[in-house]
Amino acid sequence: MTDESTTMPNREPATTAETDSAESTGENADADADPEPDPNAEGDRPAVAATDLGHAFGDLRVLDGVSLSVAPGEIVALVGPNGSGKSTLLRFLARVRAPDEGTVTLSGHGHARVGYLPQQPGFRAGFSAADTLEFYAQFVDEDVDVAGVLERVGLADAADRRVGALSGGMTRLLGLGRALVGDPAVVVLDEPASGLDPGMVERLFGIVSDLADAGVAVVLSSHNLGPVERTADRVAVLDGGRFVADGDPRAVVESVGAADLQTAFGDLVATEEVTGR
Ligand SMILES: Nc1ncnc2c1ncn2[C@@H]1O[C@H](COP(=O)(O)OP(=O)(O)OP(=O)(O)O)[C@@H](O)[C@H]1O
Repeated sequence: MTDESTTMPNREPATTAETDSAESTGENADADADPEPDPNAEGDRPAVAATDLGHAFGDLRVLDGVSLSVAPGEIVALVGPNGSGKSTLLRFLARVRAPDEGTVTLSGHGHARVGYLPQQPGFRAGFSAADTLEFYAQFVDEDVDVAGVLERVGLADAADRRVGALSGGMTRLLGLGRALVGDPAVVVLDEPASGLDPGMVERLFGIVSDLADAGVAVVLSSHNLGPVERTADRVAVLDGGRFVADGDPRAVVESVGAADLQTAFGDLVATEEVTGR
C-alpha cells in the first residue's frame, strides 16, 4: 500500500501549510539560498514554488534540478512519458513528502492550503461519498457545502453510494471533491482525467478553468493532451529528470514546428535519451 491509499492523503499537507509562507525543505537543501519575501511584491508571489528539486529512488535519479512556479489563477500542466517523474514532482508540490534536494514554498494570504488528488485515490470502504467528504470537512475551518462539492464534480446522484461501489472514474471524481474541500489556494491533481468518459473529461477541465478563474493555482498531470492544450496556461514537459520544454502550449508546439501538442510531445520526448524507465 502506498501513502496515496490512506484515508487522509491530502489533509496532512493542507494543515501543515496554513501559514503565510510554508516551506518544505529537502535534507540537502540550502534554506539560506531562498530570498527574503518582498512584502511589496506579495501580489506577484507564486502560490507555490519549487526550486532545484532533486530526487532519487535508489540508483534511479528521477528529478534533477527541477524548478517550477505556479501563480495564483494559473493552470500548469505537467506532461511527460510514463515514469518521467510527474507523480513524484506533484507529491513534492503537495507536500505529502519531501525531496532529497531543493525546496517547495507556499505563499498565501492567510490560508495557503493545498488540495491534492493522488494518482490512485483511496477511501475507507463502507462509507458513502457524502459521508466521506463530511469526514474531510472536519479538518478545515470553513463550512463545507458537501452537496455542492458533489454536484460540482458530477457525483450528486451518487451521494449516498458507498465508496466501494463507485466506479474507477467516480472514485477519481470523489478524490477531486476531496481536494476541493476547504477551498485551497493551490490544487495539485495527478492525472485527474484518467479513467473519465469524454463528457467527464470536459467537465473536469471545466472545473479546472473555474478554479483558476477564482484565483486558485492549479498544477496537474495529464496524458489528455487535447484538453491540456486548450485549457492550460503553461505546459511543462518532463523527461529524463528535467523539463525539456516549459511555456504557453502554443509556444511549446511552435518551438518544434508541430501542429499540435500531441505531435510536439512526440518530437520533444523522442529526442531525449531516457534511462531507467
Ligand atoms: N516509491 C518509489 N520507489 C521506487 N521507485 C519509485 C517510487 N516511486 C516512483 N518510482 C520510480 O520513479 C520513476 C518516476 O515515477 P512517477 O510515478 O513519478 O512517474 P510518472 O511520470 O508519474 O509516471 P506515469 O505517467 O506512469 O504515472 C519511475 O521509474 C518509478 O518506477
